[in-house]
Amino acid sequence: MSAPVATKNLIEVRDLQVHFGLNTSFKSRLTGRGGASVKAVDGVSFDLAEGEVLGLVGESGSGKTTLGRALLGLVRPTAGSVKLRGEELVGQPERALRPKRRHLQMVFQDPHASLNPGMTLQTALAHPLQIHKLTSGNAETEAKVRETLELVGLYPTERFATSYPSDLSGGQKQRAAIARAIITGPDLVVADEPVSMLDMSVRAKILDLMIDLKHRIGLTYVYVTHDLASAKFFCDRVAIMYLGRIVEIGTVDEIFENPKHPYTQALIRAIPEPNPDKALPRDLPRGEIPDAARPPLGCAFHPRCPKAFDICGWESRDMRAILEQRWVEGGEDLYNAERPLVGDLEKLDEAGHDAFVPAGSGKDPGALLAMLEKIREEEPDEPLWKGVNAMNAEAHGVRIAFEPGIDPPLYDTDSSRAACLLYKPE
Ligand SMILES: Nc1ncnc2c1ncn2[C@@H]1O[C@H](COP(=O)(O)OP(=O)(O)OP(=O)(O)O)[C@@H](O)[C@H]1O
Repeated sequence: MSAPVATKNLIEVRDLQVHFGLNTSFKSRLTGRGGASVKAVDGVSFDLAEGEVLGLVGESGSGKTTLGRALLGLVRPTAGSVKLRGEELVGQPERALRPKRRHLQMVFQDPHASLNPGMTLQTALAHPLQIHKLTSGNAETEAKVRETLELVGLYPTERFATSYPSDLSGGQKQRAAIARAIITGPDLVVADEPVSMLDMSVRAKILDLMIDLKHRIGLTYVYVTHDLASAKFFCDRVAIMYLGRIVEIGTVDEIFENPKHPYTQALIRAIPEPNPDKALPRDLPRGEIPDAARPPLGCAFHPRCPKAFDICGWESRDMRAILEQRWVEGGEDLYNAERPLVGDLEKLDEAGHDAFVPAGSGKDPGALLAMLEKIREEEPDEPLWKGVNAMNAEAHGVRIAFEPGIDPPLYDTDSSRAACLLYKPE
């Protein structure tokens, strides 16, 4: 789908941050390790034109839902700006946000949980009209409910108006949830995985309905999903998220035809997986997403990146990951030969551009250095070695000095914008 001709921005987001404080123990506060937070959204900026559909795509925990909720004022941002038609929403008291809520609606993943089982659709849909005082009198409310049921394809409307959620199929429930979201005449709808709990057979129908509604009643969508294939079908533009940041943003054509960020490339390679929830990058050097409370230095993706190079942010923790991976893959003999030369691996967990690899008890740091040099020779393609400036034996271990890393902003490429140092201008 090609991008619509942009008219004007409905939403402007600048450097938005949502940090959640972690419950830290008294002891951890005493030892100076308290006050940790998860940077669920960590400096996100984008514009959304009227009538546009923007996909937020990324693995679990990348911050998609928190960003979507922050746009609607359902989560209080820590810092930054969200403007709706030029009007600042961040920092407004609830009293000022309330009248704006009818313009900002959300559709959730689980239609069953989002509908009250004890209410008929007539009652459930009338509720927001009454709260926002959008109709005068029962007859007008009832007519508006019927009109909306018709819009979402729930007809005969007389029958559906008196139905309870338990009378409906999954697809019909999601239609009812969409009806409730659109009945107040919103401008922006954040749809959070709206089809992922539905049968395959009805997913496309619900997305078709949402596209149809966009044209008929002028909606703008933010579509939150794990599933790049559905984003390709539904969106005009896509923002790929990783650990609270947008790492690439572009039109659907740019993202799918010419992905720039190594993370986007890995996500796209994973698309043929029939179960979209499992369609996550499998072919990366290291699989796991890092802890969002302790993001990697430099580019947050560098520990998993097959294309990482010297300035990507190598640090002490990466050395531990590489040693452990080598021993897991290399088998027992390799482990038995190499592991005793190294002391407590937890000492490598502190973030920092210098790594100090302690020698094993009674072991010679020179032997440890020789082992690390041997690993470097055997694994020349391991990107970490590109970032090693020096390795020297000291009294109790080996000190490794890494090239200082750079935390990349979104750079212009010849198509999309990508937060990757491969595109850093000279
Ligand atoms: N209320 C909260 N308190 C503390 N941490 C939170 C809270 N909500 C989200 N997080 C954390 O923020 C990060 C982003 O979560 P979020 O749900 O926004 O990601 P997501 O990409 O939508 O993931 P999923 O696809 O699994 O829903 C995660 O590390 C999550 O654990």
